[in-house]
Amino acid sequence: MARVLVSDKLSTTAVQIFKDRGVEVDYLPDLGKDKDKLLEVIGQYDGLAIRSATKVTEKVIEAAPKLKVVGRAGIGVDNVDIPAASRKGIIVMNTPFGNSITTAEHAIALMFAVARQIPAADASTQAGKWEKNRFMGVEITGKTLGIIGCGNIGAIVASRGVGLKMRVVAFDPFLSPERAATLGIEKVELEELFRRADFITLHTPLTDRTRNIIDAAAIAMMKDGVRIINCARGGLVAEKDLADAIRSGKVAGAGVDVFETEPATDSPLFGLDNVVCTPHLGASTSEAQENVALQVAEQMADYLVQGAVSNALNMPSISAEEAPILTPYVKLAEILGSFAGQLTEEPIKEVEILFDGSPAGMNTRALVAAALAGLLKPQMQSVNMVSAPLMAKERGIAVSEVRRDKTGVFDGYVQLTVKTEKQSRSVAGTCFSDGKPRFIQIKGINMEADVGSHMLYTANKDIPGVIGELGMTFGRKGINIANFHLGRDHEGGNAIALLYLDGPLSEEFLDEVRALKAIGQAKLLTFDV
Ligand SMILES: NC(=O)C1=CN([C@@H]2O[C@H](COP(=O)(O)OP(=O)(O)OC[C@H]3O[C@@H](n4cnc5c(N)ncnc54)[C@H](O)[C@@H]3O)[C@@H](O)[C@H]2O)C=CC1
Ligand SMILES: O=C(O)C(=O)COP(=O)(O)O
Repeated sequence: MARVLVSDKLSTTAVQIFKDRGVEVDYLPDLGKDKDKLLEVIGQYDGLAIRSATKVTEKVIEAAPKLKVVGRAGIGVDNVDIPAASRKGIIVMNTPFGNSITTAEHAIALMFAVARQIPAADASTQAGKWEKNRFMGVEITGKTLGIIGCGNIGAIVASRGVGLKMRVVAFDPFLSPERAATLGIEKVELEELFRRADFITLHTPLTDRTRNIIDAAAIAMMKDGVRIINCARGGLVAEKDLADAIRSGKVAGAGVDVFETEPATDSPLFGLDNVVCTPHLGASTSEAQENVALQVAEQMADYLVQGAVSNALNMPSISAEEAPILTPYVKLAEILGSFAGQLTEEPIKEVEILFDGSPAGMNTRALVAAALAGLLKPQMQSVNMVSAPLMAKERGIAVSEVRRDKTGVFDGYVQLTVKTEKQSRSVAGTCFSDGKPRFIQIKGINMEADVGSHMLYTANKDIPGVIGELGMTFGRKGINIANFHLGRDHEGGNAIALLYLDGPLSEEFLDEVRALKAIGQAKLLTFDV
C-alpha cells in the first residue's frame, strides 16, 4: 500500500481522500518546518503533500529513495527543487487553479487596505483616538492599475479591477493582444506600466528574470505616490528599496503578503507608515484550502494507485480516462526503447520516434518519455518516465518525434530509431487488441514477435540450417524455446531471429550460441513484461 506524508497544514479532506483511495497517510502538519525531522522520516514515504512551509531540497530528495510524487496543495513550487526531483524520477505536481480567486481577492483587499489605511485606522480607533483627519485615503475608481504577470491570478485581478472601474494595464510577455482585449485591459511594456500606474500589483512566479523586478531603479520610473501590492512571491520586490521609497514618500503605501525570507519575523518594511503586511495569507480561505487539499489528494492518489498524471510540472499529463488507452502504448514504447538500449553499446547521439496511425493521436510526450526510459534503463537502473527526458538532454541526445496518419496494415505502430556515431538501428512495434505489444520490424526486417521476459536475438546470414543449428543447441541443453520468430530482408540476405525463452540463459551457453557458424551476433534481452 502506498504511503503519503502530509507535512504542512492541509484541510483534513485530503487525509480522508487518501484513506478512501486506499493510500496510507500520516498527517503531521508541523513536520515540514522541522528540516531534520523531515530528513529522518521521508525515506518511508511514496508521496509527500505540502504547501509552502516544507522545503523539498535536494537533501530531502536524496533521503527519500521511495518517493514517487510531491504534491503541492497550491500554485508556487519555488520551495521544491524540481530538477533534483526529476533526476530521481519524482513527479512534482501542483493545483494550478484552486486558490487563484482567493489570492486575487487578497490582492484587491490589500489594495483597498492601503488606499484607505484601514489597518492603521482600525488600530487607532480601537485605541480610542478617533483620528478622523489622519486617515485621508484615495479613491480607486478611475485610477490606473498596473498588473505585472497576467496569468491565472493576474487575469482575475484584472477583471476585478475593470469591475471597480479602474483602467487596467498589464505587462506579461506571454499575454496575447487578443486575450488582453477579451479582458478589457491594455497590454503595455514594463516601463510604460511603471510610468502610468497608480497601483501596481505583482502576479508572476519568482524566476531569475522576475527577481527584484521592482527595485530602486524601477521605483524611480514610477509615479510619485504609487502604491504597490505583492501577493505573489517575496523576492520580486527588493524590500529594502521599497522601504527606502516609502520613507522618502515616493511610494505612498504597500500591501505585502510575501517576503524574501519566510516566516518573516523581521523586515525593513515592518513598522513603516501605510505598509500593510499579512503572513502569506493569499491562499488562506476555507474555500481555497478545501479546493487545493481535495485536488492534491485526488491527483496524488490517481498517480500512486492508477498511474494517472495531472498537473505535473516535470511530466506530461495522463488522465485517468486516457491511462487505459495509453498504457499499452506506453509499455510498447518502453519495450522498443529497451530493445534498442540493450543492443546499443556506444554513446547515443540521436533518437527519432515515429508514431503512425492511432498512437499519433495519443499523448506522444508520454510515449516519448517511456521510450527514453526504456532506452536509458540498461545504463541507468533508476531512470523512469519523469527523469528520462532530462537525462537524455543532459547526455546531449537529440530527440525528435514524427506523427503520421495510418500508412501500414496496422492500426497503429511506433518506430524507434537510435543513431550512434557508427550506426543507426531501428525497431518498430504495435499493440494488438489484447493490449499486448509485438515487435513488427527490426532493422527494417519485417517480423511479428511476442515480447517475453527472456529473449535471444540473433543476426545472421540467410543461409539454410540456422534454425536447425539453434534448435539442436538449445535441445542439447534441455532449454525450451517457447516461440521462434524469423525475418530476413531478402533471400540470402540479412536475417534475424527472436527466440522467446522460458527462462534466463547463462553467459557460457550464450558463448556456445555465438560460436555457431551461422550466427553473426547473439544477444540476450530481458523485458519487463
Ligand atoms: N500569496 C499567496 O498565497 C499565493 C501566491 N501565489 C503566487 O502567485 C503567482 C502567480 O500565480 P498564477 O497566476 O497562478 O501563475 P500563472 O502561471 O498562471 O501566471 C504567471 C504569469 O506570469 C507571467 N510571467 C512570467 N514571467 C514574467 C515576467 N518576467 N514578466 C511578466 N510576466 C511574467 C507568465 O507569462 C504568466 O502569465 C505565483 O508566483 C504564485 O506562486 C499563488 C497563490 C497563492
Ligand atoms: O499557492 C501558492 O503559490 C501559495 O503561495 C500559497 O501558499 P500556502 O499554501 O498558503 O503556503
